[in-house]
Amino acid sequence: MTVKDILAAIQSPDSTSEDFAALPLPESYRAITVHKDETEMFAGLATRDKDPRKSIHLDDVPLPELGPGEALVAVMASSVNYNSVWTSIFEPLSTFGFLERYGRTSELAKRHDLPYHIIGSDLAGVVLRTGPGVNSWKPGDEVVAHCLSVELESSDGHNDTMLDPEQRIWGFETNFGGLAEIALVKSNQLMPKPDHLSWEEAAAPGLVNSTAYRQLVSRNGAGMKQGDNVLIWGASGGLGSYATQFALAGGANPICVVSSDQKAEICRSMGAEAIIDRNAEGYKFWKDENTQDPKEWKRFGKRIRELTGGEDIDIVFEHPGRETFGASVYVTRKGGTITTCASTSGYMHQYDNRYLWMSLKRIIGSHFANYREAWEANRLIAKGKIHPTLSKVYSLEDTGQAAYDVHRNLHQGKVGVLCMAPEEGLGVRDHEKRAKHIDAINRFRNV
Ligand SMILES: C/C=C/C(=O)SCCNC(=O)CCNC(=O)[C@H](O)C(C)(C)COP(=O)(O)OP(=O)(O)OC[C@H]1O[C@@H](n2cnc3c(N)ncnc32)[C@H](O)[C@@H]1OP(=O)(O)O
Ligand SMILES: NC(=O)C1=CN([C@@H]2O[C@H](COP(=O)(O)OP(=O)(O)OC[C@H]3O[C@@H](n4cnc5c(N)ncnc54)[C@H](OP(=O)(O)O)[C@@H]3O)[C@@H](O)[C@H]2O)C=CC1
Repeated sequence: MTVKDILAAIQSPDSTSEDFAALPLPESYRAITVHKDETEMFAGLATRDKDPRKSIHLDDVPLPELGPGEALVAVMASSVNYNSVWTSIFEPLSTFGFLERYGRTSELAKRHDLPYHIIGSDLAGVVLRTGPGVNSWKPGDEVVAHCLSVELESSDGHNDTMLDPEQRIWGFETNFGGLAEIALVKSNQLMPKPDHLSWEEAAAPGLVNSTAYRQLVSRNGAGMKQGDNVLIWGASGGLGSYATQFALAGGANPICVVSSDQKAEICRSMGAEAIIDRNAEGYKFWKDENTQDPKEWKRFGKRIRELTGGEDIDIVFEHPGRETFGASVYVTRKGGTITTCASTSGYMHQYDNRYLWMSLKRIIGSHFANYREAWEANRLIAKGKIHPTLSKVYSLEDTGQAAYDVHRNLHQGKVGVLCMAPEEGLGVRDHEKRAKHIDAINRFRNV
């Protein structure tokens, strides 16, 4: 049995769940990996010069054993997330440390501690097998998977699954990720595939859409409300393209920061009106490596006031980190919120705390999304209220180039990867719903 036979079953309209259950599984499959013996390959290089094309491999790997509560999924498509960029440049840490730590927790978790790491935290595909104790999903189900892996043995995570002490991001802190022909997930990661989308479109939103949902909309994040002025860094990027949609759909007023005309145009076409081109306007928040320039924060704040009719920011959607954080704290209004989920430009932030405490602002840390938030975020995609922001699609062989594009900020929105899917555009089940939203679905394509 080979991956080709699985693909044939997926492509046949007559395949039943019993057919999928009866398909023998292959002994090995193709997967995107990084190698443990290469973690030092970029030692001494600047972050920018670490090239994912050199560290990312396409290997044949053995099929992992299926455990209780788990599912093996035939992956039709996946997408590149920035966490795979971090993995491929071994920053801020090598992810093999995460796999070793996970491997020490149980006999079953030992499977994850391997000399190769199969990466990727998104997928759209078809369930092949489920482990003992899985009743809600069966072979043949068309699914997407969110990337929250939790054990839930501690009460700490019982109210908000992100607070589980054994919380991990699948395909980053666990093995057997989505950039592969077959992936291993916990069955609680599975959600119905939005039926009006192709495989690659369905695989694009997962991680970033769920993260933006918690960070901006959920009460666990900023709890955005109608009329809020929301400053969105990287508004046409992975996270930002969903944050912008949430702001618009929720009656808020996004102030979109981008770095080119083309990106400004995409934001405009989503419906945003207030747009700042940080490149054209030349903000320099840092005078040198250690000193920020409050005059530049003020210039940025004045620009925001021009765009809002004199109002300041209720919520900052932060992720660039060190480079922007001082400005983000400054431009937030009294009582406003800075919500952060990342530090792409550096994690040692500096800001003037007087502007935080004297103006009663709050900084909220946010990370991915709990089970329920991920489900709610996927539901919005399925209902056609929020749309994928897929720009370009690569083959599995070219994943290194795809990760390079994201690392170098050469992309827009999300970059997709075809895994088992032989071409783009397959997997659409509800053509009527698709036709209704086709312009929005294609907004980021080939820009
Ligand atoms: C969904 C997508 C998301 C993204 O894309 S996010 C972006 C990518 N992700 C990242 O860049 C994050 C990568 N991860 C990390 O950099 C590290 O992962 C962390 C900095 C988050 C954590 O560092 P670590 O060293 O892994 O863990 P420790 O919690 O510092 O534990 C080390 C030891 O320190 C002890 N410890 C923890 N807190 C305390 C405390 N408050 N007082 C005293 N000790 C403490 C622990 O127990 C443990 O100890 P023991 O080594 O013996 O097990
Ligand atoms: N904690 C979590 O759960 C999650 C964290 N992340 C993290 O968030 C970060 C962003 O992810 P994602 O949105 O997918 O990445 P993308 O690269 O797709 O988008 C980020 C955008 O941010 C802007 N940007 C980058 N650097 C700077 C800078 N120095 N100053 C201002 N703007 C900047 C760029 O837009 P432009 O050039 O147009 O301004 C870029 O397009 C990554 O570090 C990622 O690891 C992502 C998802 C989940």
